[in-house]
Amino acid sequence: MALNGKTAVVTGAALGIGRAITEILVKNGAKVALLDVNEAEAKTLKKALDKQYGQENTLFVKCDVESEEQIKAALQTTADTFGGIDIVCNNAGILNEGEWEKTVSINLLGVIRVTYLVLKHMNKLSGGRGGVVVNTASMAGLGPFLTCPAYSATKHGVVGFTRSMALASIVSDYGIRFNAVCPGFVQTDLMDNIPNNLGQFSHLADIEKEMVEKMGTIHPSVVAECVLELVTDERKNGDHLLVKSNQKSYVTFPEVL
Ligand SMILES: NC(=O)c1ccc[n+]([C@@H]2O[C@H](COP(=O)([O-])OP(=O)(O)OC[C@H]3O[C@@H](n4cnc5c(N)ncnc54)[C@H](O)[C@@H]3O)[C@@H](O)[C@H]2O)c1
Ligand SMILES: CCCCC[C@H](O)/C=C/C=C\C=C\C=C\[C@@H](O)[C@@H](O)CCCC(=O)O
Repeated sequence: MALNGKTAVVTGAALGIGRAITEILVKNGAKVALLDVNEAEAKTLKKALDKQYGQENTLFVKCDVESEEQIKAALQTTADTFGGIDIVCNNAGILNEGEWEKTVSINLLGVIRVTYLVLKHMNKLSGGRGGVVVNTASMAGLGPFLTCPAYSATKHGVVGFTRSMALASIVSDYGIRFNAVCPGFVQTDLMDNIPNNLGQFSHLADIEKEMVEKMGTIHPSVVAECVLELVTDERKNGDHLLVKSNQKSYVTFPEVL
């Protein structure tokens, strides 16, 4: 999929991985709607992108993925502004074991909310152009993550949801591909804030540090390059790209049926 003339929606676009995804998509010719709750940072990013690529190529819509109404409005504004939606990057997420229900609501339910609401815009059966959805899961969605059980559960859910939507889309002939990127430790605010967000598992903070030291960290731009691969390679559907310490590999899952 060439990105020129394509429209992308990125949730959690203002900072970290979402910012890197937004930048690489705009750089490669897409028009991008930045959805985030952090208005100040999102506007700062848009200003920088406007200067480099022109203001007509991006749109900021304040949107909390916990709110169905805000998602509906943001998707409609995007479609009205750019003429449709071809790419969705469900990236918004938090890690807070002390507020685990909010973590579930954003990381898992937010991905489901946006996906289900964007179908009417993208689904070929309802006049859409088809396209691709790339969800930001995590390495913690592929195996146990003892310091953050609830967070890990949300990412396992995103993996299962992505794999299921990929198959549902094929059978339903939606014309939409569904993939996920599964990063290890990435240098973002989410990582920086981890010591304050382990809740009842704060006694495991040292184990967390050992995992990071052992596994190493990656720059958000490395994750964005993986997302670009999942967006542009039209052979990818139901694929999960694991990226850690600058190594990347496609995950194979056990056959269960
Ligand atoms: N940093 C890592 O090590 C790492 C690794 C694997 C996966 N991830 C995942 O990557 C995604 C991005 O995380 P990050 O590390 O870039 O974090 P980050 O905190 O740097 O950025 C998260 C962005 O999401 C936005 N956001 C938070 N809640 C929101 C909501 N309810 N609605 C809309 N926007 C919201 C924030 O304002 C922020 O701009 C998350 O889903 C996270 O779980 C992160
Ligand atoms: C310290 C900040 C937390 C960041 C959360 C973010 O999502 C990153 C998670 C990074 C690592 C998770 C590691 C989990 C490791 C084990 O579950 C392992 O079994 C995963 C196996 C995946 C694989 O190598 O195939």
